[in-house]
Amino acid sequence: MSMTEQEARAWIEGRVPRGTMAGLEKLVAMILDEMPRQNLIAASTAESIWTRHIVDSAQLVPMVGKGGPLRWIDLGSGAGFPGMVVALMLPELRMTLVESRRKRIDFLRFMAESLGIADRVTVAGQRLEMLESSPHDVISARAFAPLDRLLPLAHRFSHDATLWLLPKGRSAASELEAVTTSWQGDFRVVPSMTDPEAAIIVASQVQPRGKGQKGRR
Ligand SMILES: C[S@@+](CC[C@H](N)C(=O)[O-])C[C@H]1O[C@@H](n2cnc3c(N)ncnc32)[C@H](O)[C@@H]1O
Repeated sequence: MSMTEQEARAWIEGRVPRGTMAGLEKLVAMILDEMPRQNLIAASTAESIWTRHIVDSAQLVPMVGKGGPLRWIDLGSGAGFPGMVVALMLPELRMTLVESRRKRIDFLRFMAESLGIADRVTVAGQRLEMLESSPHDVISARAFAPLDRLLPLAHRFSHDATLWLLPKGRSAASELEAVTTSWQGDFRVVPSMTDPEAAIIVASQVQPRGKGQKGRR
């Protein structure tokens, strides 16, 4: 069974300080307020925004080891899922949100300012293909591209120890199957908390097959 909205809010409340909860409440309010101007989330999911978008994003946080500041890049952030939610929850994080659509770019920048996290959240307002390469400790992408397109596009933003967190709906197993001959690494399929039929691909040491190891940075 899926989580209820009440369970989703309680799950978050039990894990974050009050200030972070207030930030998440504000993010939800801003997105719902913006909906008449742009289609940020499917209208059918607006009433279950805590389950379908906030917890769906927040469930990635415990998958990341605790430690020093992380460089995290979120590909095709849209309304900020999962990137903006994660940035609110992890105060030491330096987050890059990649998004190519003008109205979404402006809205992401406005949200980061309004939430007081613009000093550590960069909105790269361009197509991922045009963004200069740089290594990141975590790469996330939700509803961005199938794995066989995502890995070649995003690999230049990784290093040897990069953790890949890719919420994949129901297609995780078939997407993984499609890359086994061309990519190697430690790939796991983890069930999603918010949808019993969905899964997250969690991967590390991802390399094109036949290539040597990249340097650890
Ligand atoms: C289906 S939406 C998903 C948004 C968000 N990750 C989510 O799960 O709610 C995909 C987003 O990726 C953006 N996008 C698609 N191709 C892109 C590219 N090549 N570079 C940057 N952004 C891209 C789109 O504008 C859109 O906002």
